[in-house]
Amino acid sequence: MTLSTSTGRVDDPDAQPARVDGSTTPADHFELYGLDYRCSASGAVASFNDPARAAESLASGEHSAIVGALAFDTEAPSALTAPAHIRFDVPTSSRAAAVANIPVPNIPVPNAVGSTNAPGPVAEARVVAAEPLREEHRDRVAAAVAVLADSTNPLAKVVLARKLLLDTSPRLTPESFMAALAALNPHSGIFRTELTPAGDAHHGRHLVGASPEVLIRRRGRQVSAHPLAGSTPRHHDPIVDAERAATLNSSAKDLGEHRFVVDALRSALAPLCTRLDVPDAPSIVGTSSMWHLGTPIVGELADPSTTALDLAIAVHPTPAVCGTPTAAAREYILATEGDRGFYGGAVGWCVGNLSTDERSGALRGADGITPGDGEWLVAIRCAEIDSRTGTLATWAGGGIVADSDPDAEVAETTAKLRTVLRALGADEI
Ligand SMILES: C=C(O[C@H]1C=CC=C(C(=O)O)[C@@H]1O)C(=O)O
Repeated sequence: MTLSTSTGRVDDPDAQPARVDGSTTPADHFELYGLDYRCSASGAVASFNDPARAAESLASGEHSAIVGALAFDTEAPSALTAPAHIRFDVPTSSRAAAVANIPVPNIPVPNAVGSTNAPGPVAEARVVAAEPLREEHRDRVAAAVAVLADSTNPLAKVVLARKLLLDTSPRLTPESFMAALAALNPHSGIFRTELTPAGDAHHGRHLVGASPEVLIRRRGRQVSAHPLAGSTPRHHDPIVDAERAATLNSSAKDLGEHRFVVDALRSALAPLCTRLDVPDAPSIVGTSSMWHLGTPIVGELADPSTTALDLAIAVHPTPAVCGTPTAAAREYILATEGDRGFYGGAVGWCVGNLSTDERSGALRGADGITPGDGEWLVAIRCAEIDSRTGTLATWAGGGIVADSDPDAEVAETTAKLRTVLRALGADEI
């Protein structure tokens, strides 16, 4: 069941070209739990730190699948591999049940705020540093608001983030951290991927997270995206919780902040699609910690040779993680925060040419996959973990516009950080 021969750099001396089956494989270095399937990949017949080069290797048939992560900064190295083995499975029953129960604002959410069936902490975790401290983040937001309110400055939106560093004991593994995130976040895409392909500085590091945001998904000719922007923290009291969602849904500030992301996706996808359906207004999307404004976008691909990876490269980074205009926002972020690593990047998979046999068995319980299909999540609500030391870095950010309130923005990042901190049983300092 060989899918391609490889001419790329061989990281795993025992690696064979990609297989889509259930046979015994080396340990998985990539896993993504979508809402209706699970993708796992192991072994690496080649690795790429340049996404364009990885996309070319799919287009040429050199490799039959690419998995991994794109960095936030498109100039920074990515961490992509052509795996030796890739598998697709149907979801576990608990995730399938959760999907059938997507919360609405006036229904108390099972397994969410105030969850009773959360697993215990996977390791003892302790926040050891905050970069910047909360007060400094507030000052950064206030400074950005002044820039955004200046009509002579082209910057209209910028996403500012803050980072926490944690120690764990006993040493946390990416697998156990991922399992804890999966148990607590039934409505998010859960992922882990090794970052070593990005270069020596990333050796032994993994990106693990529970993202509610689909950057891009391709199934056959159908392209979809589910951008999120505009947020408010959930509340354990269902009445207050519902009020917060309703307030968010009518907040001019948040609707404006959201529109930047939808407009950017429309501009990037319209030239690649024969049809693009973009609802006029967003709807409310719930995670275990947050309410967001989200817009489900669906289109039909003009050229079937455009892969999910091509699409991810075309749309990343959106104003959900960067800003508007993109180049000015990126520059502002790099000058303010420095390197963000893979936070704000994208994590996903993409397949190239699969034989008919391989395709029909690949996505059991779903519609089957076709050449070029894949899914990329926005890398938020995530942490980079050093598997050799068990130390972690996690980030949370928020979109800043001219009428943002700095205190509310700090509170928003505090709430967003809970996705990772709850899975670790840790508190912010
Ligand atoms: C940048 C993050 O969230 C994005 C996704 C949803 C809502 C967002 C917001 O309201 O600002 C952000 O655009 C993050 O979680 O770190």
